[in-house]
Amino acid sequence: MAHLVLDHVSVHYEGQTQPAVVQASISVKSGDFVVLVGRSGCGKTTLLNTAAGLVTPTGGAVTVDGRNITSPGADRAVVFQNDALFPWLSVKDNVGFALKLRGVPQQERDAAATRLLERVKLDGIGGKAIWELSGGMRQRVGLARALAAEPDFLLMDEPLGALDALTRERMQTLLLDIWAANSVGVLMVTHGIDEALLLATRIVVLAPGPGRIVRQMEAGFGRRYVGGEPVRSIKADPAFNRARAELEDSIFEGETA
Ligand SMILES: Nc1ncnc2c1ncn2[C@@H]1O[C@H](COP(=O)(O)OP(=O)(O)OP(=O)(O)O)[C@@H](O)[C@H]1O
Repeated sequence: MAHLVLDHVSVHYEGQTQPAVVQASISVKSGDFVVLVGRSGCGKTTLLNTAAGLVTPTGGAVTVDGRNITSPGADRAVVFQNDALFPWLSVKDNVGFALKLRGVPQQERDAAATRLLERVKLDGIGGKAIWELSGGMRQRVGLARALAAEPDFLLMDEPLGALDALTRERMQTLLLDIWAANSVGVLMVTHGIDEALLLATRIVVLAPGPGRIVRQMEAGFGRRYVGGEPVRSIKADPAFNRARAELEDSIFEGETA
């Protein structure tokens, strides 16, 4: 079991009058699905980038299994809102890119890409060009590429933010399927309150000015989906509505504008 820890992390960007994040502590273990929510500018992306090793904290520390994190690593795959695929490579070469960097031969890379594309329900499209794909398909190729490195953690910044509502709902269950099948730890940023509730095992609520954690809330709706309950029935449960109201209160508490 791998363990990613943000321990009292503060980030103060150069030239800014106030810190972006103050003293944020978050724990993500294999099998956790931790979702960051909060109003614009509360430091969600900053925390995700710190966990990725892309931003260096000015206070506190990020560790994986006790080791200090100071740079990106294959143990923490990052998925951004815009898929960031390489348009000049085919789908399968995009998926196999991390393996190419490790010197894995073409035939093995292709076999791995086929397996990974099946996992994101895109069988048989390995030979296509990126421009032939819809937004939802691209995001799934991005996920397959992230999984190719067999990371312990998936770090995702608004991964479904650019998708239309219907595709987004389908992708939410796909994310749960992938999370359950790969026993990874997930840290994800979203602006979607229902999305956070449906996916998370824990929701971390941040508030701005300066960015800080105001609440950590356990949730179990995603586990119910993985256990076989349809999303429609989960969302129809009065407990889901109660949790949504509670979460909204936490997010908008103290808001003056
Ligand atoms: N590279 C940077 N340099 C300077 N300031 C930054 C940088 N990145 C973010 N900030 C500032 O840090 C604060 C937190 O930004 P961040 O993007 O982490 O928040 P967020 O919660 O992800 O916002 P949003 O929901 O709007 O995406 C903001 O005040 C932002 O202007």
